[in-house]
Amino acid sequence: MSSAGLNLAQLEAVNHLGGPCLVLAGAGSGKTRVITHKIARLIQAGLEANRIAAITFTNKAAAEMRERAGHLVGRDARKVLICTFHALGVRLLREDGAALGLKPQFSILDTDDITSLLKDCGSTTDAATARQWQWTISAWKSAGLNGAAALAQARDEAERSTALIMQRYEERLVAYQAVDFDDLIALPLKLLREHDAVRERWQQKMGHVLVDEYQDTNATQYELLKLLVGERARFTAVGDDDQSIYGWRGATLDNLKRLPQDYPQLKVIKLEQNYRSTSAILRAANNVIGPNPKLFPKTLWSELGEGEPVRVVDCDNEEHEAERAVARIQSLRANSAHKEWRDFAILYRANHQARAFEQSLRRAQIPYKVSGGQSFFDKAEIRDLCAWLRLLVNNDDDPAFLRSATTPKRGIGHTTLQQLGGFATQYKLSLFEALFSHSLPSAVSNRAIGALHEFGRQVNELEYRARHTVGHEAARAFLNEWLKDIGYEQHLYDNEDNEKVAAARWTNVMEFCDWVAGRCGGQIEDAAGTSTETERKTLLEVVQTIALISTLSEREQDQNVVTLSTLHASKGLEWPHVVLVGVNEGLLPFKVDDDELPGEVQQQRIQEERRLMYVGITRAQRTLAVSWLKRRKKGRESVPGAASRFIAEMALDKETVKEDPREKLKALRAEFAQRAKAASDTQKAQA
Ligand SMILES: Nc1ncnc2c1ncn2[C@@H]1O[C@H](COP(=O)(O)OP(=O)(O)OP(=O)(O)O)[C@@H](O)[C@H]1O
Ligand SMILES: [Mg+2]
Repeated sequence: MSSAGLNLAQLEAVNHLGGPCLVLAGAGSGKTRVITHKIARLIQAGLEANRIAAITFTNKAAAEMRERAGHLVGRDARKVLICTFHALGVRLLREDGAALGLKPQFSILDTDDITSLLKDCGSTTDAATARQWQWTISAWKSAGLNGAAALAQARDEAERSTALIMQRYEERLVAYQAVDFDDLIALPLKLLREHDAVRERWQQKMGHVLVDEYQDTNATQYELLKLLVGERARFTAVGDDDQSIYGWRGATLDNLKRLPQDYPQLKVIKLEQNYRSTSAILRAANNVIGPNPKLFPKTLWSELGEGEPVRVVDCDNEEHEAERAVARIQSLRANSAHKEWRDFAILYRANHQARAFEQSLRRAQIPYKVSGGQSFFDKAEIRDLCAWLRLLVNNDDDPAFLRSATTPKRGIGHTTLQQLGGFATQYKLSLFEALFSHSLPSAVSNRAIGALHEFGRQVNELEYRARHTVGHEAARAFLNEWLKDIGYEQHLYDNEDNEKVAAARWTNVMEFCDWVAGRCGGQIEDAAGTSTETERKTLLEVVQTIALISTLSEREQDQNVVTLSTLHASKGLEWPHVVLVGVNEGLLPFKVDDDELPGEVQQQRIQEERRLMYVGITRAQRTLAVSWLKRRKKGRESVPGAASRFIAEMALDKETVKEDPREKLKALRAEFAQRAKAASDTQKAQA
């Protein structure tokens, strides 16, 4: 390994091998790089690769680190245990869970499994209630409480009854030999606490433990780490208190404060040079994080030059914002050194915000992926409809055939499809072609043949009509009729015991149909009532492009594509060009001015939102645009929107931010100053 590409402070951290080390530094200062280089250094110093563990925050981060470590040390990197806290928990339990009565092949429940199990334990059919319990139980578990302990400290009837449900839930898990996500930390902790031999063996094995994104660990993870490293305390933690954004999941900055107390020999190293962003971007970040209380003071600087000012963009509504973001990406791609789609990211506060951007990107035929949440086009109901549409365009699309022939159910069963499939393979036909053959195997019952023929007839008819449907109104009517024909709404309600969920799915379906129909052109009226004539296309033509894109983006996963991501999921990553969207009061910061909450809680929330904004800004390497909505959707309504206070703060010094016309920014600053004054007046009055 060479020491190339590390500054002195980084080298110091990498070379501190004998005892505990904490690297505390701002965004983009090379903390993650310290971890990968330290893995290499440890191996070079003679530590066996399989005695090194590096803990990351997400599986994706783990994969990336494995790759980087691979470049530095070659094949040995594969033996290093690089994983998330949860995956480490799985490892501990698979190897030593027997001490807790757990079989090595225990199963891990996902969120849906847990909801239905809790419904059972609490004798309810309401998924929302069950999810509420799940949330509470999870919070208790992260705080280190089991059902009995939660019961003992319950403050009211509601907590008592949830604690009782939790106890029942725990019994079931034991009976099923299953664990939930929180158990993957809590049980290994119990294991190491209560079983001396197991603990000693693991402490012996762990030559060095490295932890990235340390600021987001919670109390149980802290304990687990402590037991794992033991007295020798050979570990390296890296983190940034300004990027702690998982307070709502129990992460606590106390872990940062406890470290020097629990380990007096702790070596603390600060990094101040940022290698990621231009000075303009860094200043914007520093301005935003400025008002937060400081755990450890630090100043970030960069040698990458001033760069472009941060661009503030005001938008009429969500669609307008999406159009502008896409236009910006296209023009930057044409005019900057960064020509790859992967150089761009659009970041937002909440998953549901992705939708407008997905639609605009599709329209512009730009490949993208949605990380940290489900893509609108990946939702089951939208995939169902796309399967139908794909089949209209291409009758030989067998996967589309299988999905649409059985969704909704229409008397075509698994056996029938298997027989049809066997026949089709034998004669080299597509399923759709096979369906009309006169020599179908005799094993296929007459009733099944009837159902198959009816399905084929329907597809043919739909295809014929789609070919002749032109303009958005006709297309919309066609789509409505089609959904009715196949009984899709009923299908949603039949397959979902929670009506609200079914209704939400149906809303998605309607939105999808509006979108498809809108592509067919004609007289289109915008929100302001102005109508324009756009080019008319047949529904089939439109569906052809949509079908193409949906298969395209499936193949392009994780490749050269624009990233759409929540701010939470963007942690640790970087892109040359970032557009931060929906930077509105009420979105970012998310509803913090809840008068029913005590002032102190509101303060904490706004501080966490501020850190989230800081994380977002510091993802950008070369350019950053921040957009906000003058009107935004709230439920079904459109309400006036206000720019986030963070925009005004970012613009504290004039060079950092650019907006046209400049007047708007002045007004924004004045408004912000007024709001800040009003807030401090109220505080004084309360005091
Ligand atoms: N000494 C260095 N010389 C050159 N480039 C560096 C150096 N240290 C880090 N970098 C580069 O700077 C960028 C940011 O580094 P890294 O991702 O490790 O920062 P970080 O502190 O982990 O950031 P975050 O807080 O966002 O997780 C990366 O592209 C990395 O390769
Ligand atoms: Mg990092």
